[in-house]
Amino acid sequence: RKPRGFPPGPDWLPILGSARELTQLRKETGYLYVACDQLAKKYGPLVGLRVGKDRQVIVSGYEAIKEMSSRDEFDGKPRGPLYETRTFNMRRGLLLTDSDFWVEQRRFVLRQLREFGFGRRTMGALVQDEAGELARSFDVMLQKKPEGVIRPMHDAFGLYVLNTLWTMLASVRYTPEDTELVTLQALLNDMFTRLDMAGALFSQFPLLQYVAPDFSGYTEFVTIHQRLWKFLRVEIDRHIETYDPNEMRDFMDVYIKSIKETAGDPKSSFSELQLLAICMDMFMAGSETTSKSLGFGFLYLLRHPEVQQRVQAEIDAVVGRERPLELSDRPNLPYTDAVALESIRMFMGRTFGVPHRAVKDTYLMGHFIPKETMMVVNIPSVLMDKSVWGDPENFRPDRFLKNGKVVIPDEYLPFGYGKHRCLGETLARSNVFMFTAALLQKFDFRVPPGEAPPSTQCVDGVTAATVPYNALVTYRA
Ligand code: HEM
Repeated sequence: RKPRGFPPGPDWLPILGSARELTQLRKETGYLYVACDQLAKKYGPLVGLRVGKDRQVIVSGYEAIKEMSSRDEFDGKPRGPLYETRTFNMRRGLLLTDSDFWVEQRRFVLRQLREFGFGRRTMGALVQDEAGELARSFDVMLQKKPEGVIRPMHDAFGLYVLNTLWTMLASVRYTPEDTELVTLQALLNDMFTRLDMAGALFSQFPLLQYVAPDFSGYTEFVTIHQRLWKFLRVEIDRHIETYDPNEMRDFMDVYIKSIKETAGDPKSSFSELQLLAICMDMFMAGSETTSKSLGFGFLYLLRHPEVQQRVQAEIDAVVGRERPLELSDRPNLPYTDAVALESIRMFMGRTFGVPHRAVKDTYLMGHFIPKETMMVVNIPSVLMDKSVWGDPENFRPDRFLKNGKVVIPDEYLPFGYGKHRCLGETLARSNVFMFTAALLQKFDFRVPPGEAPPSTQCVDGVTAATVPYNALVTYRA
């Protein structure tokens, strides 16, 4: 039964809840975010749903998202198989944890990434190195074929983006020859297209884990995660074996130090499993999102050669073509920075935030929200809001420029809002900027002859992806 005062929404049927109407709308519109947008137009900024066992509220629009994200009553993260199977059937990591456990762990990770991880070699140097490595890999291809190379662009960035994070976490750099890593990234990307942020069949209808594990996606979900745990565990074990208390090499060492210091304290939130879960969260939240933003960005750069030329003209005037770009050039390259912001908007304009959970009975915008309700954060409703952006569907970096300076509107919320706000924002923005700038400084990207411009229709999933597309890469004219 719908609780009294619960936000309006589609009818709740026995067992299925509102799943049928939502699935139908999703089929008709092609995307969960468009289906949710239509529900929001019909019912308002809060739409109440029941999907299987989950009671959900879709939160849309700037005001509703800002209020929900800034109130402690909504600081919880969802419970259930989808969110816990990935971390050994426990609530571990940062993305999907809450309460004092999350507060302590988040604080620790943030401090270490700032003071230790970012500090030892500055973040700027890390990001520059990896953007340079990617540019070099293009160079190697072009030296063999100077007239131009056609290469898939949607997945060009994953490895190099992950390296910026992994160097800080574990002093590790991967190369395209690390086949297990490349396979894992591909498997995860693939799995992400078959799930969505608001849940999976096997978490909404938990019985399916037992009666239809393959059909409900449960088997695949568990198998891929077990493979990822094994992969990450090797690095953690290597750190434990070579640990030297007098030499902190990276985040993993500092974390292991904390495990040792708090050993014996039954209340300690530090453990090897939690370190593994943090690495997994970083692996997923840290590289996927940034590389997909770049994937969207380059898709639009192919569709808009004039934007590409403007970025190149700006870089030529400020940095030139020879000196390697540095992160410290960013304030002098406002148009390029605006292209990075717009790339992230195009990605998160099709992707939901990480869901929250009401930790007690409460009210939001006049509606009753019972404890344990999952709050689905409809970020596209803000980033694609016509009343905010005018022409949100268009790739128009100028929207972030005023009198030649970057101005970011309050409604720019791709990293969420409040205490759970993304802790990788600085790194993510730096990466999207540096990778875009470093490639455009040296190369032109065009639609390959005979191919249509890449489609702006995306692939739905936990996070949105572009459809696979190629670019003709040449040295700059
Ligand atoms: C363009 C890239 C990125 C986007 C759009 C993005 C977006 C988000 C969003 C929307 C949230 C949820 C906030 C909420 O629950 O209200 C989040 C959380 C998080 N992100 Fe990111 N993110 C990006 C890159 C990164 C990177 C590079 C890292 C790694 C350093 C990272 C680590 C995290 C973590 C650990 C959380 C959980 C924070 C918490 O609940 O305390 N993200 N991100």
